[in-house]
Amino acid sequence: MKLIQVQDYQEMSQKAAEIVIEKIKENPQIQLGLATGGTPEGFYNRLIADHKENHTSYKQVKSFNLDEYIGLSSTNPNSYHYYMADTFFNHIDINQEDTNLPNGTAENIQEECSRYDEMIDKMGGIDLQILGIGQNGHIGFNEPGTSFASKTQVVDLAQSTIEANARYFDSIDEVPTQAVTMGIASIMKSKEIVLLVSGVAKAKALKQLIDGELTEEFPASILKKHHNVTIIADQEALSEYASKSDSTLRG
Ligand SMILES: O=P(O)(O)OC[C@H]1O[C@](O)(CO)[C@@H](O)[C@@H]1O
Repeated sequence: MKLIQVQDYQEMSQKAAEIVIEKIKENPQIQLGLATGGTPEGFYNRLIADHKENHTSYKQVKSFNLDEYIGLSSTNPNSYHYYMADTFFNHIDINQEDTNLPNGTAENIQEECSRYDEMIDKMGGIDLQILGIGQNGHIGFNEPGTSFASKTQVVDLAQSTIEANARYFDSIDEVPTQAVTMGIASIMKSKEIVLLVSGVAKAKALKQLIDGELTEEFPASILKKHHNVTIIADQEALSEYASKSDSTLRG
C-alpha cells in the first residue's frame, strides 16, 4: 500500500480528484468504482469543478457503486442512488444508464446480489475503486467478521455504523438496519484502489490498517493483500500514526 499524507480534507479531496482526472485522460472509457458517505463529498465537488472549468468528460465512463440501503428507493433522499445523483451524476455529463448501484428495493434481493457481481465481471471489472473506511474498519458496508471471500451480499449494519450514519436521517430509528454491499472479494477484484481517510474519528482505524494484522475482524486489513492501493490521508486521520513521510507500507 502506498500512503500519501496530505494536510487536510481539502487537500485529500483535491489529490484524489487529480488522480481520477489523470486516469480519465489516460482512459476515457474507465470503469470507476464509487463510494458514498461524508468522506468523498469534497472529492466529487472537485471533479464537478474540473468538469465545469476543464471540460473533463464522463460520456464514456461507467460507474459502479459499492452499496445501497435495503428498503430505500432511488427517490428517497437518504438512499445512495439519490446521494450519487445529487452529489455527482447530475452535475457531470455521464450517461444515466452507465451508472450502476445495487437495487436495495429488488423483489429478490439475493438475485440482485448475483446480478450485480455478474454485471461488473461481464463488463470487464472496475479499473479504479474509490473507497472510504468506517471507524470499525468496514469497507463498503462489510462489517467486522465479514468473510474475505464474500461477494455482493445482504448485510446487517453494525450498531456503530447505524449511529455514525444517523446524522443523515431525521432520527436514528429511520436508519435502515440492512444494506446490499459489494463483498470483500468483489472489491478486491478492482485493478486499483484509492482509499480516502480524513478526520480524527478515523485515526484509530487508519493506524490499525497500517500497523495491524490481517483479520476478518477488521475488513479493511485485506487491502494489504491488494497489489495497487493508494491511501490518501490527512493529518487528523494520521494523528495516531507516527511516520511523517510518504511511504510504501508493508503488505
Ligand atoms: O465517509 P463516511 O461517512 O465516514 O463513511 C465511511 C464509509 O461508510 C460508508 O458510508 C458505508 O459503507 C461508506 O460508503 C463509507 O466509505
